[in-house]
Amino acid sequence: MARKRKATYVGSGKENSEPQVGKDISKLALAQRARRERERNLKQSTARISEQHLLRDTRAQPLHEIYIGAARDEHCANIGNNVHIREDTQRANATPQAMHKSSYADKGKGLLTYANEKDTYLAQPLHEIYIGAARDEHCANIGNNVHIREDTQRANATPQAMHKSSYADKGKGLLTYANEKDTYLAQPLHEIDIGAAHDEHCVNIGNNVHIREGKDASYAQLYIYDPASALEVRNRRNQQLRKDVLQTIQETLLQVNPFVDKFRQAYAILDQLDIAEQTLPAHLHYSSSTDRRRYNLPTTDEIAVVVPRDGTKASGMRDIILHLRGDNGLMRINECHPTYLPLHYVLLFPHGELGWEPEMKKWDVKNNRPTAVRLTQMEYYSHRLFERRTEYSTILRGGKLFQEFLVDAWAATEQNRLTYYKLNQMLGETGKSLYDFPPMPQSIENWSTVVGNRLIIEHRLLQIQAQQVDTETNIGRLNSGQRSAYDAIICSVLENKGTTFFLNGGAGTGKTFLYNTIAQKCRGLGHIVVTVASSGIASLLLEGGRTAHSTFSIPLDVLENSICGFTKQSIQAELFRETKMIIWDEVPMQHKYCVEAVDRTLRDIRDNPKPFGVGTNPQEVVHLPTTIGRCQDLNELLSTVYPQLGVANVSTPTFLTERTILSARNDDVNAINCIALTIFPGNSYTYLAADKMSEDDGMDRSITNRYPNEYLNSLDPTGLPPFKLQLKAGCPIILLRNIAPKDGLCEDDDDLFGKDAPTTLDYIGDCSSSLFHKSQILWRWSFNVRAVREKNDAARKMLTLVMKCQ
Ligand SMILES: Nc1ncnc2c1ncn2[C@@H]1O[C@H](COP(=O)(O)OP(=O)(O)OP(=O)(O)O)[C@@H](O)[C@H]1O
Repeated sequence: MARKRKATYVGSGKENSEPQVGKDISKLALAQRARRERERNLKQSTARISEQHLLRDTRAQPLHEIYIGAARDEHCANIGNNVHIREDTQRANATPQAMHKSSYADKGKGLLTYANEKDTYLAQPLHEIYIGAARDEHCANIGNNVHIREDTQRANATPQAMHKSSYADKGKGLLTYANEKDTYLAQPLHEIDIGAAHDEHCVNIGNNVHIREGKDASYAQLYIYDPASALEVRNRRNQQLRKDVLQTIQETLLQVNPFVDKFRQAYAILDQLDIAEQTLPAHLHYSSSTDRRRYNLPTTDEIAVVVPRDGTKASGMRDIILHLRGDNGLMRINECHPTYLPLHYVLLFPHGELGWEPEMKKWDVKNNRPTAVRLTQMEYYSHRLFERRTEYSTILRGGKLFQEFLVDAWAATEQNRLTYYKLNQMLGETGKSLYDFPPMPQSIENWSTVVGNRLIIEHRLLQIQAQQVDTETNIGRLNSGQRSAYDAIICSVLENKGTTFFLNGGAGTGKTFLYNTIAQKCRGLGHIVVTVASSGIASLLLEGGRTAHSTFSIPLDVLENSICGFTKQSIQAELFRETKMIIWDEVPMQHKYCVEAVDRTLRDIRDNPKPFGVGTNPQEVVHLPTTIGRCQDLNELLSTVYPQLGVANVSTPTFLTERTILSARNDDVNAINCIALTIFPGNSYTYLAADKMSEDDGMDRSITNRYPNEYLNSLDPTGLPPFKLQLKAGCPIILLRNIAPKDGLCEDDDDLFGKDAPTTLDYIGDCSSSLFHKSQILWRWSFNVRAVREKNDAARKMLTLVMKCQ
């Protein structure tokens, strides 16, 4: 709360009884005194109109507070002295009604005639609004000046008075001003910044509180001027308007509009700070929890709160922030801000009645208390537009301004509705919806029926982007390997072949570049291309890329028979039915169950039993030979694939390399090789590996002795052949690794490949067409090659054999 010791009362009836404290507030006191003088004069000249039905209207206003911040604490302390609570008995008589009456009675033309013109003051916002920013360190420790009062006096001020004044006194209706461009009334009351980076609810009032040197005052600046000067400026800028009408409007607004007072007061306070070059945030604070029926807006001399912080942080409340200086451009105020309506349509809400905000609740008339049901924006505007005999509606008498109000109300409501759906959509991408947040209002409409499938719409946007990119240039940059892959894939896509490609290549060889080029090309042709990757980082490199788990809703605990987490009727299913191509980067990193789950789901939703549910060109279908049949056992399989394998002159290298038996598991390969070797002609030779622990110099033998050879022989490491290898002369082998490349492929051909030597093998043909599985051929060697070479002749021989075979 304000410190009593320094409180300065400048409100009516008390200003003379309390001492003025502190010379740095003298400007403010003088300004306030001058204003009260004007109010008193106006009161005497204005008819007193007290209409009880308007009392209800004005009392329904919520509390408005102003927070004015300062860059340093000492400034904040001074601001605190200027906070006042008083009974405002003077403002009550100054009403928009008086202004209207004056116009009617004295000018002979109705107010509404002004509405027929373009670019009128009435059709323009009272101020403009833009975005500012502030820092937390500003405004520290200012905040002990919160005041709330019951304002029972304002009720007498009515918009009718303003209307009547305009009609009666001015001979011309107020609305004729609408004819003019660039009128005073076309200027907003002030400029407001919206703190975009911080909080959409924060609205900063811009840097026009201070008048720049060499420039005419505008916006709020006119209200911090001396009224006579302000009137001159307005008249000069809007010479087509009648000065007496301008004066009536100005005087009335000065009396009844709470925002005028706030900006003038803010100006006075900021002026005292004498730190004009700094950005000083202050914000007009609105608390949605305040009971509107109990508290009114603070009146002329009140500044409810001097901000204890800069107000740029979201606090679930809606703020307006003042800046002393700033380079912010003009922007629109958020329509959800409760001050939007009174600041934009000043004459429709001359008392600064707050507009709609999301926390508004319906009123329980019977029990005279708010209900838990939210008041929608549409309901609020419907209520406002409804004609009531007991109320004087400034809105319905607004002429063209009324029309603008209607359009604005519709646009704001529609925009909010779209924002609501957008929020729901964003939640949908994370697998949630507004239904997961019960306090949020729930959607009653089916968004998909309104705008269509949002996933497909996203892809349409990607198509538009792709059409704007020079795809042909990228295609021209493809190297030969990329180009051949590109041609094959694009050909398959365009001809609806439904081929599954597996693109392999080393790191940085341009796979992602190729994917993006292909995606661009297809999207440019109007096709939907779904790009996914196994990892989030890889997905970022793909245009329009997402993770496979997110796109296909693959279960986290994927099992052998898992399916993806969307139904046949879902928007994902609709997207995949429309999809022309799926690019899945880093697919080997994914568990095979993931790929199988996607395959299974796509077959289901596309009603196509082909892999991934892709329709296949009939010519591309591989027809199995009709003679193919099931073998009863392995012997039958071998005799079918390798007839007469045991006949020496039949099992030639050509015969063996022309056929093969494929198997997925090494165990099966070993079993097939064992049986085939027994059938194969010739003597069988067994080679044992010389497994031994490393015995480097200096190594403790007690450690190596812990691993006997029997244990090493029982090991079956991946990528190494078994301990025991059986071969026959003439059987095919494949060379996998040369562990002595400087010795070449074979060091001792005669020794190794001589037909009669028990430790030699014939080298047969092509590695790629081997009867034997590669793991059978790459023999294991000693764990200590040096030791084997030097100390064990037999092992050395076998090791050499392996080396020669590689
Ligand atoms: N044909 C090309 N013309 C121009 N730049 C290319 C071409 N191919 C690849 N690049 C560039 O080379 C770099 C590596 O390519 P890219 O990222 O596509 O390789 P990658 O095979 O996907 O790599 P990784 O296996 O690490 O994912 C990128 O900067 C890419 O733009």
